[in-house]
Amino acid sequence: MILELDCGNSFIKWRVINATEGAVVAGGIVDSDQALVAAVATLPEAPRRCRLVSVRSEEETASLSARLAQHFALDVVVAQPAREVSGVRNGYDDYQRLGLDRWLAVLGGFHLARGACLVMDFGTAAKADFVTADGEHLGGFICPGMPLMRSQLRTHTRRIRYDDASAERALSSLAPGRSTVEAVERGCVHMLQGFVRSQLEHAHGLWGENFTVLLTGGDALLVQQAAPQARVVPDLVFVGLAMACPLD
Ligand SMILES: Nc1ncnc2c1ncn2[C@@H]1O[C@H](COP(=O)(O)OP(=O)(O)OP(=O)(O)O)[C@@H](O)[C@H]1O
Ligand SMILES: CC(C)(CO)[C@@H](O)C(=O)NCCC(=O)O
Ligand SMILES: [K+]
Repeated sequence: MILELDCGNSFIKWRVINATEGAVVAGGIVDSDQALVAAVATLPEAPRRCRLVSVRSEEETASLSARLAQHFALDVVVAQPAREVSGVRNGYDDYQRLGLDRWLAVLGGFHLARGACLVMDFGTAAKADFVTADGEHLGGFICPGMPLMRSQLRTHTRRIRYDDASAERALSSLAPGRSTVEAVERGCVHMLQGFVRSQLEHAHGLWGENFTVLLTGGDALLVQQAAPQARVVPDLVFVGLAMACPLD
């Protein structure tokens, strides 16, 4: 059994795969290192190895690795920046500065698309990355995702206040809002969908019709209607993680 972790800015996505077939046997989302340890401790069979990607600080990542090694005697492999992996060339001027979650989504995206692709990830931040048919990463864009947009509005205004349950209900439609919660939640979704459409336009300009669109991240489904041709791949970062950190 292999434990795989995607340590984002807000959540840790985890899953356990069978070392031989790669079948997913367990998984979840947690909001702290402790919650992760608790979740892994309840598994019927302890994983032997672990690979992870983190966009957190070196210290936070090292402390999580140490905790896992201590509790479960796991060998932890941490994804590292690279200039090139599996025929994909990192497009940043300084390849070490490209967020590793983006890099792995790019690797996974190119592997699945087998050609030019636009990879978009909707988490705490929203990201778009472009890869040509011959594996050249052209770079990409970063902007606030749904959680950051809504919290900026809530934090910097006096009269925008609502709870999570009403936020969820507000997203049953994208019509003009008739309450604060609807106006804000739907407004932010329109921002993200506008982002998606402009990335699609950019990709059309580069490649005409010859490209694949991949969507991932916790909020991918909120933008799906803006990219009806897109393939939604919730575990895209894990696809890239296996490529960047092969175990034996
Ligand atoms: N089961 C879930 N648990 C937590 N968040 C979820 C879940 N399903 C959807 N979401 C949404 O996903 C978003 C977080 O996405 P994700 O987990 O991809 O972010 P992250 O990895 O922390 O951020 P980033 O990738 O930008 O570092 C939140 O807006 C949240 O509402
Ligand atoms: C943009 C985020 C925060 C998204 O998780 C992450 O990919 C990151 O920390 N990137 C480093 C900056 C960059 O990619 O240019
Ligand atoms: K992420």
